[in-house]
Amino acid sequence: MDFFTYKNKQLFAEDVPVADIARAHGTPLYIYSRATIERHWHAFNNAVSKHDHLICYAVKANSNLGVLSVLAKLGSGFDIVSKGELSRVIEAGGDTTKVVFSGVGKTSDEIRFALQQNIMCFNVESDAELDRINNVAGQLDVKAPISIRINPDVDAKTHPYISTGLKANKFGIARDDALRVYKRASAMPNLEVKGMDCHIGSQLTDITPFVDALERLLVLIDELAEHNIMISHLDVGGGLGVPYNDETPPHPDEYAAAMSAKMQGREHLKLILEPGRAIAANAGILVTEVEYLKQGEEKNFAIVDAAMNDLLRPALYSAWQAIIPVQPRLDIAAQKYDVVGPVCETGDFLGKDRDLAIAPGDFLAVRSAGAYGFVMASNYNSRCRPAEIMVDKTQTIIVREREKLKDLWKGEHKIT
Ligand SMILES: Cc1ncc(COP(=O)(O)O)c(C=O)c1O
Ligand SMILES: N[C@@H](CCCC[NH3+])C(=O)O
Repeated sequence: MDFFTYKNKQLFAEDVPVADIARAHGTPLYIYSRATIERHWHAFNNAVSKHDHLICYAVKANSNLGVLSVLAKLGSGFDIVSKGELSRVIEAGGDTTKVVFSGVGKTSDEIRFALQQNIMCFNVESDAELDRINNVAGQLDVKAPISIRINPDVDAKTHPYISTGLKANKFGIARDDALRVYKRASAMPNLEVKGMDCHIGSQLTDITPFVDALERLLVLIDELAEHNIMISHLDVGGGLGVPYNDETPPHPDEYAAAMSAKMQGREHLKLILEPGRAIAANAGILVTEVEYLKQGEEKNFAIVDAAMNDLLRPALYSAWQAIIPVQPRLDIAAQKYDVVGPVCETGDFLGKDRDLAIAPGDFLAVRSAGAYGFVMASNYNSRCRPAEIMVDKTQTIIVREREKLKDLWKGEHKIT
């Protein structure tokens, strides 16, 4: 079931016409559907329900307090990569004892803060980080719960910028080095070895790389056991893809079934999942207004009021996201347009060669914009970042106000 559908010839977000929201709050505008976020979270939670498990939503995908609070109410855990993300989880009412802390560059200050907040586990990515966590935990006279992020060296077959599980990537510890690192960690006085972790990349549409990675991790877990290093949880990361266009990623049930099949006889291991995109992407749209139509020599351009600073994915990864009319027209013939923003960059486009029947003043919706959308927005070209709205059935809630001009220079100082 889709909560962004056409009813009476216009696009709705749950039970509210998107055009009404756009008129009330202006554009560009992010709109999220609470029911979709909840449905996606439950899809993961149900898929692994026969395991002792925890869904740790990857906050980086969409860290708006509205989104985090909806998930916190469901009892979700969270995967964070910074003090800022942890602070958002706390602010949103999330349970810090269900937080895993990923990322290659944790500072001492971030580690201290996370220990004080009693997080569940640090996913450690290097020898040097182990030393640092052990030191900071020693200063606080506590034991830090850790798991080691293994780089399984599998090809996630996704965009090279979002592939993380190859030898050439900066993430995790090589399989061949894992035993040595686990032994070191076990011998450190202020660490408690809890688990094993991996995350091989994002927007994976095939199950094979997940299963390959899991098999490699299970071999390592057995090897650790032979050395009396016992772990209690296995964190398989996130990465499950979503349909942007004609991709057919596995459903969480299919993904979980393939993983469970490999985990037979290992019921003592708690399974942790870190989905981000699969929960948030298709729970959001970016609404934009057509400003001008321009006939170029080779192309037609629909110049809209959203730009690469609002939604970076098309410019950064050549990502394709559907662009659909909010109130489809029958009175105009469709033409092919490059949908571009006002930013002074040739790479500033939201979509290329799209068939659209549009006129200036029309609203368009960029679909699948709930993940890696607003979180990657910037103020480039001194553009205020968009507002964000959560729709809950017939209700629209402003979960982030549109930035105001004075926000653009907040904290800056003139020279007098
Ligand atoms: C460590 C880690 N966990 C989870 C995620 C979430 O990934 P996705 O949004 O593809 O599910 C990411 C981002 O790719 C990540 O780096
Ligand atoms: N920002 C990326 C995903 C990065 C995943 C982070 N580990 C995207 O939009 O697809």
